[in-house]
Amino acid sequence: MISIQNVRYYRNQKDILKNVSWKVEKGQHWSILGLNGSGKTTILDIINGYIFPQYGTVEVLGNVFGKSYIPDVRKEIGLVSSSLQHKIKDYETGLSVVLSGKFASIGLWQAVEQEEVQQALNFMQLLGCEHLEDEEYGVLSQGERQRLLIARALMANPKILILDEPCNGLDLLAREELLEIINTLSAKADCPTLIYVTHHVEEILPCFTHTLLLRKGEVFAQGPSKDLLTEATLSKFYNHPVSVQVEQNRTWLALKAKEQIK
Ligand SMILES: Nc1ncnc2c1ncn2[C@@H]1O[C@H](COP(=O)(O)OP(=O)(O)OP(=O)(O)O)[C@@H](O)[C@H]1O
Repeated sequence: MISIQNVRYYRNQKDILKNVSWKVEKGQHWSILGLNGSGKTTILDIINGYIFPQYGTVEVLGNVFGKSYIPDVRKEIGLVSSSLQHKIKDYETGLSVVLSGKFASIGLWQAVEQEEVQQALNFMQLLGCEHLEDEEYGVLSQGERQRLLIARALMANPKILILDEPCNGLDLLAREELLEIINTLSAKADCPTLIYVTHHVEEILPCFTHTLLLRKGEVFAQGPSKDLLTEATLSKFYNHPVSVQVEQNRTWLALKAKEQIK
């Protein structure tokens, strides 16, 4: 699905990604975990062909970047990010936001078939936001917007769906509801490959079979989530001792208090 080999990307003589190699196979769902400034967004921009690394190779869905027509590759990738969230106009209705995903447009400018409307309503039902059909986007809560944007991304039938910090700005209940929906989506036979980007370990659902730990522009570790989300690995990753609790198949993290650190 995605193969990045020895990628280096720098700006103003500063390395932003250093020797990054990462492979995503069909059937896997990945989380990308990293602190602020670790290079998560830069990797996403590279996968989407918005920026090109100075060194290394990038292949997405069999398309080698540099030898492929990037707009065609992008059609196969759904991206839900805060920058997309800000581009949607306040007056758009929930339904038109979702429908516009069919045409990869901001705003709905084309006539739509009844079949497409039904498809949009089905995705809205899957995301638990069918009641927002006639609501204006501008008045919606953050959690409601995220649901619409995920439904919107699914309209294009993407092979890869990138969720870039989708729980940002959500309260505890809204976050858990959205995670539950993502979990349901992941269980569907036709679910795209999911790439879930986050700062928070506890958001890594069991459906994210694999995790990429990114630190200061480098791959700290990658592999099956259950092998990486351990006290030993995460303490090294954060460069601070942490304690780990596993509840409902999710990992919850706390920094160890000074007196607990030997
Ligand atoms: N165009 C650019 N020019 C200079 N520095 C940049 C540029 N783009 C990114 N950076 C720097 O590269 C580093 C990685 O940025 P990136 O946005 O990929 O991190 P991130 O992991 O997504 O961070 P966050 O979690 O805060 O969103 C940061 O230190 C950032 O300031």
